[in-house]
Amino acid sequence: MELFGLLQWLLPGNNTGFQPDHDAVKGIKNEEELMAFIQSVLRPYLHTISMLIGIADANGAIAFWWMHTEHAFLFPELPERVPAAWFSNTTSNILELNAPDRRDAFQTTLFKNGVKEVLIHSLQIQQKNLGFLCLLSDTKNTFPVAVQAIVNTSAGLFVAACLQVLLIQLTEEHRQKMTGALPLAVIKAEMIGGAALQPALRLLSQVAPTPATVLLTGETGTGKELFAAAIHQASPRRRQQMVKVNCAALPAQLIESELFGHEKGAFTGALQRRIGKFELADKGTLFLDEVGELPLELQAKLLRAIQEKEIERLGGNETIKVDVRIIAATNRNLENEIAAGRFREDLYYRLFVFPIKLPPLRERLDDIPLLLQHIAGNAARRYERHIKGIDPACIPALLAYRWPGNIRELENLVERAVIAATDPYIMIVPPQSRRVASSSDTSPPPTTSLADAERTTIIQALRQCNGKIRGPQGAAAMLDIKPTTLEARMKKLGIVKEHVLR
Ligand SMILES: Nc1ncnc2c1ncn2[C@@H]1O[C@H](COP(=O)(O)OP(=O)(O)OP(=O)(O)O)[C@@H](O)[C@H]1O
Repeated sequence: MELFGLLQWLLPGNNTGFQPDHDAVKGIKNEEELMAFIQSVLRPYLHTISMLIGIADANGAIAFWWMHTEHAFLFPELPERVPAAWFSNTTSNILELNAPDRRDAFQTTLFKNGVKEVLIHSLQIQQKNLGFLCLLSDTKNTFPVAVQAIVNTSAGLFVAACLQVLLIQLTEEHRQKMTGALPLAVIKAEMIGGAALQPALRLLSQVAPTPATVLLTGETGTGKELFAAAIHQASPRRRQQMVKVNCAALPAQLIESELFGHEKGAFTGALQRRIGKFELADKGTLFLDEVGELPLELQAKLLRAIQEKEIERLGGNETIKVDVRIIAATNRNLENEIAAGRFREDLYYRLFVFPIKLPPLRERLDDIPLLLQHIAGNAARRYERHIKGIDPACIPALLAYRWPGNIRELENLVERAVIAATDPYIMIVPPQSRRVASSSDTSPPPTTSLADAERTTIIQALRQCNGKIRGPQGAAAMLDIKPTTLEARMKKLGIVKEHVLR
């Protein structure tokens, strides 16, 4: 069913201020897009936006918390219930937080996380409570009359947007209950990924529930295997196995037997029948890692197996039907491989049904601090080390490094630092030879092209200024160039503001 049609049916009156055919609301499909929509309404009035939305029943029992924060608020735990006071206002209401409140766990959590002021607005549909929106600030007097007025006038739209997301989430939850797939939100929560990874995560959400073949591309260590596992976990095949074959690890004959199995006596040393990975993955997923390395003679057999959905064991003459979802990954440019005669074009098009490209770490610099925390936390647990955090002094060098090994290289450095740590705040130093020159560094930048460096700098500035180009808070002022020059450079480098901010 068209969800927005259902919303129109649910909300026939206009007493919520709800505008049924508002295009911006209509396009919202998930929590991130909901938050982006609310930000777009508030951005002209607020420079830094942090908000919490509680979707709750009439007794204050919370069904969902949705959060977006541009302050340092973390909120590791939010309460399961809030007092009725959080719903009571039909206009926006400002609350100053001066001390923990023993009767209100929510207020206490906010206060303990550094929140000093909250703007609260209840979210209501025809006088019935859906929940509430809180805008949060770490200082007082943040929400002038203009902010209160825009929240009051936009509340109806916010309600419609929340309902849209709620219906999609509930439909998804129902589907997952029926199929046993894990909720995408759970899977995504285990991946660190800011704006640059969002397009790939969106594609993951779209393709996971379908049986479509997926081709994951990206440099080594960018998370292709992690994505493959996430797609499998979020798919109806989750209860069966995801079987992995590394196409680069074995010589041609062994891979053939690895993929398709063999009968006893099929070749010297084949002492008994062996089931191949295609058969093992029946009803599940087959992950073909490094598919670009597969020898040409095997590519035709793989193509046939994918096309016909049947295989033959080596040395056998029985045709075996298999129902396998294929996820392939490569760090090679397969178009170049086709041009060089090393990869079959027909197999390429069989695999290129739903491509997802994973960005290298040097295009995801915003993710580095969170990745460091995540990896150091895991390593500290694994090696039983008492680590409090990462020394902030080492962050600039980590951001300037080009990361040829991507997240895997970052992981190795962090793990080594955790093992060798003598201080509760660990120092992580990238290999000297690959560091990009800083102002105090006279060695030439080794592998960054000028265009790459310029692109990264512009993208970072645009993100820091929330896409603003002109004015004292704009990216042009930050980079100390004219706005027209910045626009010209962006055009030349193919940087689209909206893509960078996504
Ligand atoms: N978004 C992420 N959040 C947290 N950890 C990540 C993320 N992406 C990758 N990693 C971690 O980085 C390491 C490398 O990831 P993975 O093995 O999936 O990369 P890959 O692209 O398959 O590499 P290769 O091409 O070399 O096989 C893994 O330990 C993985 O858990």
